[in-house]
Amino acid sequence: MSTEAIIEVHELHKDFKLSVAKTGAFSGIRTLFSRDYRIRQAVHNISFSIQPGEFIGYIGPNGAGKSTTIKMLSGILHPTSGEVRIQGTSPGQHRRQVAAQLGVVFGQRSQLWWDLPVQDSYDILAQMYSVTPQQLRQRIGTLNDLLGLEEFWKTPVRKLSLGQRMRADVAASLIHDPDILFLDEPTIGLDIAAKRSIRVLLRSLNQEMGKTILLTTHDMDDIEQLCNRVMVINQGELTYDGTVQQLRERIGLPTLVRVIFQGPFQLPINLSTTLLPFDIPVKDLGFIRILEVDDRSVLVEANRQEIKAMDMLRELSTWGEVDDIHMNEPLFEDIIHTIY
Ligand SMILES: Nc1ncnc2c1ncn2[C@@H]1O[C@H](COP(=O)(O)OP(=O)(O)OP(=O)(O)O)[C@@H](O)[C@H]1O
Repeated sequence: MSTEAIIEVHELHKDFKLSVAKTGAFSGIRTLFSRDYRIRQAVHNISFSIQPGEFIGYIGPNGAGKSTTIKMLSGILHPTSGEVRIQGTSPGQHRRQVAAQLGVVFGQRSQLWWDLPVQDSYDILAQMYSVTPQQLRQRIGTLNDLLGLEEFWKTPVRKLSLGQRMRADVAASLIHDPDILFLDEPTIGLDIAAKRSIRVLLRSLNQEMGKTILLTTHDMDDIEQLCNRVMVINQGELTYDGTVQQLRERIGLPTLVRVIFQGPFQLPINLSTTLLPFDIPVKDLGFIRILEVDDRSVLVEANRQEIKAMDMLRELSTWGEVDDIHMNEPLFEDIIHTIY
């Protein structure tokens, strides 16, 4: 394993043993004495390493194994086999030591005390992590600048809006100043404005405070806007590990282009004898697919990894005088759906 990595995972595997109810006469009595088990493989031999300062999206469909991985990384669950090292230490063997390096936020579950004012929760957390009152004051000051904690400082957690609660929870995960943050769905259920402010916050935690962040989310805008690397897990297996851009290129969904012509235009096909869609070869690069034609415009699609915008424009302008062009890049959401 390399020495620079802040998180290292080597052939990590987790099976859950599920007891299966027996059927038939006397099954209840028999279950008391013997059980049938079924093995559910939640995470299958995954390996990766994360460098300090990375901001990584960990994505996959429901039940893919994301939470199970995060629980093994934070020492809550023991792997069936394989190895995890957080700053060189095994979370399974030294859970407290590793917990001091980790901040964890679960969007669906608060770690704050429901009936206490936010401020009191931070005091309790500070004691749990042996943070001195002076350190706490200084950290809260910095976090207040980033998160606007004063707004709900004295409010019991149960009375916070979801956006406020998420800010309060992110601040709670940072009270002990960990180097690493695991965020599980931190924007779930938030409106557009609250999502934006959480994203601004997460970006500055990563870029200004140097936190290494592993983000689990179903919101592909989170990934596109925040992460420089994405790991995809599906049915327990790591199916992709690379940049968002490389993933776009690998999947290669087409870009849709509507071309509006100034006047009459001449397609390189005869529409009365040709069925659409129809592919027009462009040099040796690939093809432009004609999807729809009306009296002023044509809707085409092309793979931008094969045909650059200039080549496309050059071809389209041989059909007529181009007035305007609208390009729709494939949505990251659609790209992800093709690999789930
Ligand atoms: N404690 C458990 N006992 C048995 N099976 C479990 C347990 N925890 C998770 N699983 C199973 O392991 C698999 C992976 O679950 P996990 O919660 O890690 O998925 P996930 O990717 O986090 O899903 P989601 O996006 O829905 O949160 C699923 O099939 C799940 O049912």
